[in-house]
Amino acid sequence: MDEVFEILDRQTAEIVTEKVPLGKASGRILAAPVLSPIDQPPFDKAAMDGWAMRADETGKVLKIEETIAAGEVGVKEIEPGTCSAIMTGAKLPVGAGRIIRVEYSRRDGETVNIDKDDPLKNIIYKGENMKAGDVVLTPRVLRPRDIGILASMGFAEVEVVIAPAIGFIATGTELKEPGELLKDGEIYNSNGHQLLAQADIWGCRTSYYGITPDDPEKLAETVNRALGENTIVLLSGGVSMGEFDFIPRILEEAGVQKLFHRIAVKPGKPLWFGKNDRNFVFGMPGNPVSTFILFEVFVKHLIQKLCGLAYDPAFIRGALGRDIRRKTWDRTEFLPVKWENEEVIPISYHGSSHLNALAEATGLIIVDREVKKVEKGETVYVRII
Ligand SMILES: Nc1nc2c(c(=O)[nH]1)N[C@H]1C(S)=C(S)[C@@H](COP(=O)(O)OP(=O)(O)OC[C@H]3O[C@@H](n4cnc5c(N)ncnc54)[C@H](O)[C@@H]3O)O[C@H]1N2
Ligand code: MOO
Repeated sequence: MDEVFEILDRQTAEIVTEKVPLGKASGRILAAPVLSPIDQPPFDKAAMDGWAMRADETGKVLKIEETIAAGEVGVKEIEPGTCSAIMTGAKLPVGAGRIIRVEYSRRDGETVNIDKDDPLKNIIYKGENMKAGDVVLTPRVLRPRDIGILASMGFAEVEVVIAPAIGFIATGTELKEPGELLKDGEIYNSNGHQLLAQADIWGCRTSYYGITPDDPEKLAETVNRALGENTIVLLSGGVSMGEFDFIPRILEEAGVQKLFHRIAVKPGKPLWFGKNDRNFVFGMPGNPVSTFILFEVFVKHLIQKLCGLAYDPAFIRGALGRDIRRKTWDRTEFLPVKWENEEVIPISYHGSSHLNALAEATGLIIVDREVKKVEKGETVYVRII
């Protein structure tokens, strides 16, 4: 598996960016570090509704000079024995050094009685959260909180990477689209819809080329069209040892140079990967759990690499809740698991056609090659899906 990542990490493509409004930026890949143009907050401001007074004020009855709402600037300087009513978010008036919250006082006309001292100053100082020139965001997949941070700095637009266009071809004479009637021996094309949904990330433009039967001429025609219209082309089916598994030959005839075929990974062993001067092509096995996992692990890795990011999936550590015994151990295996009573429970899973096993999965654990068993109680790392 490490060799597969090494090959993917060697791939590059020109990084193209675009400016998008903040409302379209969530989930997109930030193109470059963002520096704050302003101090945050831009002025010393009130953290509580209350009375702004001098830092050294000791009086218990203070004269109220004015009321300062958020957005307003007070005009009266705070002198000993005086204060101004101030609202949360308002700029601190000149001379003020602390704020007593309103519930610690009683107002009496033009004066206020301070009943209780406030141990906090209740001021957020200029630049306390970030300073102009600070690097606030580094390139990443933008999350809703990052959109808020960009807005707080005053950016209405942001520069994001245009993720590679992805095309998908389903192959297999036995496939029917969902909504159609199945004849004996046929199954639904789940890969097409699943992979397009997976690819609909980071702003990837996706194209669907439908189901191409196991007919070399028709396949070659669709492959050539998809190569012309996308950066990454995904195919499913026809990469194993069967009499109709001619995808590798068709890809090589279309000028796609094989970089590897067959990997020691379960599920997904027959994976084929190659490139030409503008395309990257994954010939994936037909089994739907294989396509799901191969996309999560390898295709996402390549997409982020081509976008200038290191793919960094989230893992959570936990204790295994049940023993795992393996009948074969010649491949690194991804197993679906769920959280139950603070333990990691392997989901009953019958192999790479058992797609619905993923319905209750929180993540995948990785069992390395040569490992024959993992005992209940052992620490495992769950890759969140
Ligand atoms: N003699 C051998 N046979 C097989 C081997 C092997 O090493 N030697 N490898 C097995 C493994 S592992 C896998 S995985 C499969 C992969 O085979 P293919 O890539 O050639 O895929 P197909 O045979 O076309 O399909 C496998 C399976 O998946 C179903 N399928 C295909 N497309 C879709 C789709 N779009 N949506 C849902 N399901 C799909 C297809 O009907 C088959 O049931 O080969 C083993 N055989
Ligand atoms: O390698 Mo295959 O994807 O296990 O069934």
